[in-house]
Amino acid sequence: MEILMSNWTDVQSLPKSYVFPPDRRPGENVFPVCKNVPVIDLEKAEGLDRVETIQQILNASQEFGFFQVINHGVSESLMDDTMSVFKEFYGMPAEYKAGFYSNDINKSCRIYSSTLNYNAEEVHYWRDNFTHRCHPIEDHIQHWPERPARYREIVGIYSVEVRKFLLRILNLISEGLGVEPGYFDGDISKTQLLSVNHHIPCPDPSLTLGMPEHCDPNLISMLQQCSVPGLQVFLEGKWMGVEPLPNAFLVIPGLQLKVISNGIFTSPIHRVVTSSDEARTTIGSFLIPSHDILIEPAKSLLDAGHPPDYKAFTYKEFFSTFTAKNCDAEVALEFFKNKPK
Ligand SMILES: O=C(O)CCC(=O)C(=O)O
Ligand SMILES: [Fe+2]
Repeated sequence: MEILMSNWTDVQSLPKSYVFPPDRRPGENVFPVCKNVPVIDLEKAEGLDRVETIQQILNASQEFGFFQVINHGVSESLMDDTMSVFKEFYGMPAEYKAGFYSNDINKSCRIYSSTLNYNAEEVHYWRDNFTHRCHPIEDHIQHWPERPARYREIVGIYSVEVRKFLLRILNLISEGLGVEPGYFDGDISKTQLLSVNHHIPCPDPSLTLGMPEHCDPNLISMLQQCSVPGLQVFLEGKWMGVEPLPNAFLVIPGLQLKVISNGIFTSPIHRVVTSSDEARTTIGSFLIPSHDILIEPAKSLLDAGHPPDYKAFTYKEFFSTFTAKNCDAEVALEFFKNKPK
């Protein structure tokens, strides 16, 4: 069978290799929608409401682990153009996409299906993923697709704008935490990865998943969702749907922020369920520390009453533990946790 589902046509029933065992299926459940996802109005951070906005971000990150952002500075037309370019890319002929197919994480621009472990996994996840590095653009753009014709131009502008947005959020976080200004600039947020999920309509969403449950291993992630829901977070012991808010960005703090904030931030567990009605495409952007950078709880957050919850580690050490642990970021982080005395 053709591996990339974006090349499939006329899918009538769920192939067996996508059917999860009963204990891992989402089932026929109608999942509650998370109604009170915090919405941050970023424009307010530039005016008299700055302190309050920062507090909202911190509260959201502590209580929920994530938040939506409106008035984030990236224009609706750029968001729409970028979404169209990715939908067009997924609709390109199979032979063209085959040129990007790879399960090698060292390949800077690649498309694959399910997870990087496609060949060994027992059950596949219902998704294709296209991913590439974005920063600095001149180091990576030559690896990006040349078709659709507008790809490099539009995705180039989008990547720069998204980076600015995420650095703005990180600056507000550093102000809120009381760590030194500029803490998140430079090598700690240098690597920028774009990750575009695509799920075709699924004949039976009760039997399969679009993405495994996971925490993001990054410093920080953001998601531009399309209008088709699918993202769920695990809150207070149950899965809840996160409905797309038009023109908003969803921000998900990654596990590295949990470490740096010494556990003030939580990194939410989330997964993706599929939809039978329409295809779903989401654009994720991640900021990730450079490999040799040291990650540790920020010194200014520590004192006798607040000892470090984690040992210092390089991102490279974290990442190799992460891949060795089957890309389970939470399990990987356990290795760097200080045990209570
Ligand atoms: O596509 C989505 O809704 C979620 C994506 C995600 O969680 C991820 O890429 O880490
Ligand atoms: Fe994620």
